[in-house]
Amino acid sequence: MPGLRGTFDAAVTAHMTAVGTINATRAALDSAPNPPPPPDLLATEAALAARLDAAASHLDALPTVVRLGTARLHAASFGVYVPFLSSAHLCLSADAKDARVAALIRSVLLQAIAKADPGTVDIVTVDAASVGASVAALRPLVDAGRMSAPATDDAGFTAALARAEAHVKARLSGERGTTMILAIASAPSRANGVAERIEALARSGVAAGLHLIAAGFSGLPDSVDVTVGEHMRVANPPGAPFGTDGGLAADVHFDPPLSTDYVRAEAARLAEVARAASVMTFADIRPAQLWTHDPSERLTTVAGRDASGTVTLAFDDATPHWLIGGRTGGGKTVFLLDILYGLAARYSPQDLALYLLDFKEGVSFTEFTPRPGDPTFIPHARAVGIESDREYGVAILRELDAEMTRRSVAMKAVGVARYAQLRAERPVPRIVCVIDEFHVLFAGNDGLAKEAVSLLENVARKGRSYGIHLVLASQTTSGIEALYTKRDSIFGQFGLRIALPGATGVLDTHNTAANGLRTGEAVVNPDGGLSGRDRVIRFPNAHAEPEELRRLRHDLWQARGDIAPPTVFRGYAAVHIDDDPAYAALAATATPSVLLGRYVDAGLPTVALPLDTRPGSHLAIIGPDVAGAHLLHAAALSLRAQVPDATFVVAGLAEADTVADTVAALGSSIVEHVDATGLGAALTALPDRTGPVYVLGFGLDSATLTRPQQEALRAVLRTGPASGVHLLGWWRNLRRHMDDLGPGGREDIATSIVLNVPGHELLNLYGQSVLGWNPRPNRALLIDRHANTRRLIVPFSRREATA
Ligand SMILES: Nc1ncnc2c1ncn2[C@@H]1O[C@H](COP(=O)(O)OP(=O)(O)OP(=O)(O)O)[C@@H](O)[C@H]1O
Repeated sequence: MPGLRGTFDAAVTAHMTAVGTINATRAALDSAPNPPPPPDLLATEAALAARLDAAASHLDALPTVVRLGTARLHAASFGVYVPFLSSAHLCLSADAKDARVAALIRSVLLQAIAKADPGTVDIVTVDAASVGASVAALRPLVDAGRMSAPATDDAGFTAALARAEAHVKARLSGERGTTMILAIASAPSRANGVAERIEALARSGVAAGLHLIAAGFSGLPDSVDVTVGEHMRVANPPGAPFGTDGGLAADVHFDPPLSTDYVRAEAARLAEVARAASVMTFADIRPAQLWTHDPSERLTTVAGRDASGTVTLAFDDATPHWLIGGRTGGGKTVFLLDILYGLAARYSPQDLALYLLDFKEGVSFTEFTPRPGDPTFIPHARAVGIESDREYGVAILRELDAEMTRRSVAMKAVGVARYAQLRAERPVPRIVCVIDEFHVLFAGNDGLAKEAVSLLENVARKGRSYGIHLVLASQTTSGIEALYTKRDSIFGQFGLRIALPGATGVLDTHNTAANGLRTGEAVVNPDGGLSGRDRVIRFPNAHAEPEELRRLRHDLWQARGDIAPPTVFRGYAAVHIDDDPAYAALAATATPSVLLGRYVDAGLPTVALPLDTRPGSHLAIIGPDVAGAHLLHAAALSLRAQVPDATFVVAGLAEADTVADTVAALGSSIVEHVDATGLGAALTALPDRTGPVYVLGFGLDSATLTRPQQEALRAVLRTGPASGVHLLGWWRNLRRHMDDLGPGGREDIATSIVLNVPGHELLNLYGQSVLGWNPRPNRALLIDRHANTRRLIVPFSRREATA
């Protein structure tokens, strides 16, 4: 900027000429035999002082100088400015125990920040003598991430020096970044080579964007040296000599101290200016062109901005997995949206696949799925879990684990060892799996938590080689019982730490960088959370720009080609058979299956239970939940679609509405409708019938059966399937169910669905493996004796009942 430079040079020349003349005048005055000085010399002095003040008004506007105080002459005075940012350090012979020095340091810091471009200066402070009080009024700058909390002891001092040294090293190695001021208001001690370290910092600092304010020091390289006595004496600063005799010949008086209120208000204003300078909008996240990035070596996206510019984060060998923390309302959802949209805009769905799991109540990831009235979705999303069950989370982890195995086999087949090499052979996407509120997945100490931990450990350890990355986000990473012994081995793999307001356990315990963060700010640390590599960023508020977000989602969707929407698991939502593609695809067949719901598993497969001639080919539904009636309704609909000539015997002993609906739906299929007492007779007649016959028992615990009729029921269970007769029964009462099965009848029903009966009550019937079953709304446990499995399902519910 030649204009600014010219002004500066002119001002400095004017200043120096004037000072030189004053020094000469001074010498003449001193050598004059009889003070007071002659009036013409006083007039000269006054005229020069006026010129100096005129020059000072220019200097005041320059970013590279700061005001020290006022030089007083015999009858006039002028402001004294010394070089600072970009060309010199400032040494003060007394430290901040002298209140005038403390005030001067505050003033110099405010001036430096106010004059520099917003957000381009960071301050590190040390103040042992008053435990930080000297700079306490500058606190708003700490909250804005522009100033460190003052170091007040040896350890803090050493850390501050290390930070300054890291800054110098980074800048000397060519990194761009902010200017740093290391303000030592009062040093705790100078033992252990501290003095040498400070001297070394002074020597290289100016060239590396580091400037010292060293109170209690003198004679450091490249410094304006101020000797503090009754007033100040300023020695020659580098490059701007005050005359030829080693300094400004006039005493410099301290300016009156700025009031604490003023300092605080000015610091708050400057903090706000710095914040505003580092704001980025959601629109800035979008690259000029969609899907042009190459994922071979890494995935990158912009996350936000700090004072030195845009901050880019990566999934790569150094930071394969990310750990994010922040209290509820701290901006986690928004941050994740920024990142995921940023990635989805940079990489095509062939290069990036997203698995998104959320364990809390909320809508975090609905953005990525089609919604009522809006068919758009993010084509990278393969599976989205909203209010997921732990079982679903584990299923997704299993899926990732299996994918690692597939990739490992593929890599062996083509003789390569790295993901980037495999990509050269075949198009495999990198995978990013985000698990929000992941602590829920590991809650408790049951088999599921153990499996989750071991899968997580495996993916965390090996994922980087296969292009599979995890993002774990949580309000808390502590107190997860199942992780106690694995914490380090798992989280050690999470190199990138992101701390949002209120984060605990994400940064190292001694790292206080996240204290005082505000909404919309985050500390990003690529060093596992260790102090020293923190950047405080501001990230865009995706929610504040719904139109921009909608446009990006729409553009991504438009470009999707033939990619199908993701499978979406909405933990809270009822599922209906008439929305199910498997139901729509049913056709007449000799080997029918009843459709009962969706497995809580990757891909959310439809539960299809074959009814064939094998022994045990019946269904028992157990528990008082009305879901039992809805399941029988779904079974009836699916059978009617496959077996047009079937006979249905409907025992409507409970849930009259659902029974009526079922009978109506069966329509022209031959239906016998029986009541509590009629069921016995119907059962007795069944052995003479040939199938296909389906007995739908709504509330079988209410059936009035004589002993022979109960025997007839057992006979149907034992031999029915061979002749095409199947019982699908809902018992609200477990004891009655066991009674109806009779001794030795347990194996006669191969498939059971347990509703709201806890696992420990089922021990006698199904053994230890059901112990972990905890009933919950809208879920059931499917026990299949043929396949020897126990699986969580979301049972179909009848639409009318939930409307
Ligand atoms: N970058 C930002 N700038 C300004 N405001 C923001 C920013 N990010 C988030 N917010 C605001 O903070 C609030 C909480 O954000 P968000 O929903 O992301 O929090 P969260 O941590 O996911 O909370 P919860 O866990 O309760 O869902 C929102 O109202 C949002 O507008």
